[in-house]
Amino acid sequence: MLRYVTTNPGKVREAERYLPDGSVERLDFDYTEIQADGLGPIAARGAREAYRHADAPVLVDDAGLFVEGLDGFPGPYSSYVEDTLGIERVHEIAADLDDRRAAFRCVLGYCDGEGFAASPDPVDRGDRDAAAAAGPDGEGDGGSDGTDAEPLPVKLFEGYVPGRIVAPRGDGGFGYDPIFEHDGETFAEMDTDRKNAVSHRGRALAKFAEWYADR
Ligand SMILES: O=c1[nH]c(=O)c2ncn([C@@H]3O[C@H](COP(=O)(O)OP(=O)(O)OP(=O)(O)O)[C@@H](O)[C@H]3O)c2[nH]1
Repeated sequence: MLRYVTTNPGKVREAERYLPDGSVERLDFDYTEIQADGLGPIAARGAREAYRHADAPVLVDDAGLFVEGLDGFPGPYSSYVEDTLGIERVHEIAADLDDRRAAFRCVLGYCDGEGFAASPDPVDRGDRDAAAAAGPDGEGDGGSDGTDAEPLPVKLFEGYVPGRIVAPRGDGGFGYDPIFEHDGETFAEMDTDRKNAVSHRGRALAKFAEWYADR
């Protein structure tokens, strides 16, 4: 059984559509989110911590909203900004920008305590290099956390979706969904199937599900 590690049930509702019935359950574990410029190192470190906690295969999901006109802010700090400013304020700030383009990114980190055929020689690169280890398509072994006596390999999968920040519309989804518009609709206006088909998480999950089935 795969553990999808998150405190956010909305993420698991999306993930269940990609994985075989009964193959995944939510692990409500609040892993340490390190401060980092990118999502890869956060997901990699989280996956190692969650694997040690669960002693079972885990998938950690780190996601964020990157606003072009704010140089990618809030990015890895999206959760904190949602809790402090709130999404209405994020929209107000973006409304003053010339460039309201934005993207959602999601990085999934998988760890089962073993190595992977695609990355036979995971070396201790330290977390700063884990994003680079993810490679251009977001896949990689995630580097190490720099503190482990024996670094645990982590496999990373990234998904990305472009859009723009708009005034809140719709009541579906979660988080920033009401202010993120893609192809004329906000994510909160889409049903789960439609959001999954285009979303950052859906794209990362599709890559993961294909690799997981063949590994
Ligand atoms: O509108 C959204 N649609 C999405 O599809 C989505 N995915 C993530 N987020 C938001 O990005 C932040 C980082 O989240 P995050 O990866 O740190 O997760 P989280 O704090 O919600 O739970 P956990 O998985 O860490 O336990 C949080 O503010 C989430 O609400 C989304 N917002």
